[in-house]
Amino acid sequence: MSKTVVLKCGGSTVHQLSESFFHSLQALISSNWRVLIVHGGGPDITNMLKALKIETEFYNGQRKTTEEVLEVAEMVLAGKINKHLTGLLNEKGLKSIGLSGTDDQLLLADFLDKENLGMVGKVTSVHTAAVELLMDNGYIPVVAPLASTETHDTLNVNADLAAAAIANAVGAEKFLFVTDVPGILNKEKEVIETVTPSQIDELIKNEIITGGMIPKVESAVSTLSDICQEVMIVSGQQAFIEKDAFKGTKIVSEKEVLSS
Ligand SMILES: Nc1ncnc2c1ncn2[C@@H]1O[C@H](COP(=O)(O)OP(=O)(O)O)[C@@H](O)[C@H]1O
Ligand SMILES: CC(=O)N[C@@H](CCC(=O)OP(=O)(O)O)C(=O)O
Repeated sequence: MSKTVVLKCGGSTVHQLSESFFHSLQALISSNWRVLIVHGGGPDITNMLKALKIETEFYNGQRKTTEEVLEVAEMVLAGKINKHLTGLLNEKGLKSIGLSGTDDQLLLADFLDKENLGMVGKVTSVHTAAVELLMDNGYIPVVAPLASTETHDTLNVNADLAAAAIANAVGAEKFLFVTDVPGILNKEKEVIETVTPSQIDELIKNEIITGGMIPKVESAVSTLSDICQEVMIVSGQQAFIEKDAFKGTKIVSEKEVLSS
């Protein structure tokens, strides 16, 4: 049976994906991996809100989402970014179908913190039937991070957290965060090759991992399991596979390091 890789493509990099990034994706498909992409789009949402003169702010790393903000977020995520990505993939000969997390209730969620965040979701379950069907038929599902509540409200979901929920639900053997840096950087700004959850805690404590990297590493750690033994942070601006090896920072469990 083929293995599954989930890629989370950050809003910081969706407009700068390089040719070599797509070659790496092609290499995965040629090696019989099933591929699923979840994308972000934070910077594009912020720009559109600014253009429309709608105020936007973050609370604990998540966007405060009023009805008005949600309308723009949905338009940008499920419209602009989702179609940009499927367009690029189709242009490279990679068959893809775009979906919102609300389609077929792929992502079901509850309000995360209605009082402080408004229409922001915490994923409670993932219905994988549609994406399984697509992957089994050779398509790359490309998912926008929106979710439905049981009562059919739409909620905005942080894309790192949406990707982690999907990676867990499809039993992905590999999970890659594609972003605008080549991996987690240390104090000297060099890429750290391998890191464990306890080392990540230290890096956060010492403020070496900050900002948008925090939800990524936290989602990465939450996904590590016996099935998904390796989560990586890689760059969208370069190849993430070179000579059959993945390039970036590997996040592995303490157990994995002890046994290697
Ligand atoms: N230790 C670190 N190593 C690399 N990047 C870091 C680190 N700490 C914080 N960052 C920041 O995290 C950013 C990536 O997160 P973010 O901008 O949210 O990306 P995305 O849109 O891909 O989710 C990097 O551009 C960098 O500024
Ligand atoms: C609730 C929340 O914060 N949602 C995010 C969804 C997009 C996202 O996460 O995009 P990146 O991956 O580019 O950051 C937002 O509105 O920006």
